[in-house]
Amino acid sequence: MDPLDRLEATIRARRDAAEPGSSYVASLFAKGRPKIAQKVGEEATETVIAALAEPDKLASEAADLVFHLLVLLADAGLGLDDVRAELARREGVSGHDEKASR
Ligand SMILES: N=c1c2ncn([C@@H]3O[C@H](COP(=O)(O)OP(=O)(O)OP(=O)(O)O)[C@@H](O)[C@H]3O)c2ncn1[C@@H]1O[C@H](COP(=O)(O)O)[C@@H](O)[C@H]1O
Repeated sequence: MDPLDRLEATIRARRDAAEPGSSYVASLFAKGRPKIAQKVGEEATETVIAALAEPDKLASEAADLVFHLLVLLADAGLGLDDVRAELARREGVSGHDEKASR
């Protein structure tokens, strides 16, 4: 299994069973979607800062962002398959063409 798929499975298992005291993921779910969304925003900002000022930290910050995004998706009952389906739907459609058709 791909590491991202394994991580998603772990996140869903924590959501459905784990205790906040023993699991960071469970503690995020316990705090609720606004807190999870806030973490995604913070990690996105840290990713941007790394890209511009500390590129050696970019992969690590991007991993934090993807991890928290997976938690947010799971909280909303969504997952990587939903993102894959959306990206597949867009495949081959230029961003310029899509914007012009709006
Ligand atoms: N990939 C990750 C991962 N990436 C980052 N983090 C945690 O994300 C947190 C982010 O740190 P911050 O300082 O931004 O946040 P904070 O200060 O703790 O939180 P706030 O004060 O902002 O609320 C840290 O505690 C990191 O350890 C992660 N925690 C867990 N995972 C994966 O999730 C699995 C399940 O984790 P648990 O639920 O903790 O068992 C782990 O085995 C890992 O595979």
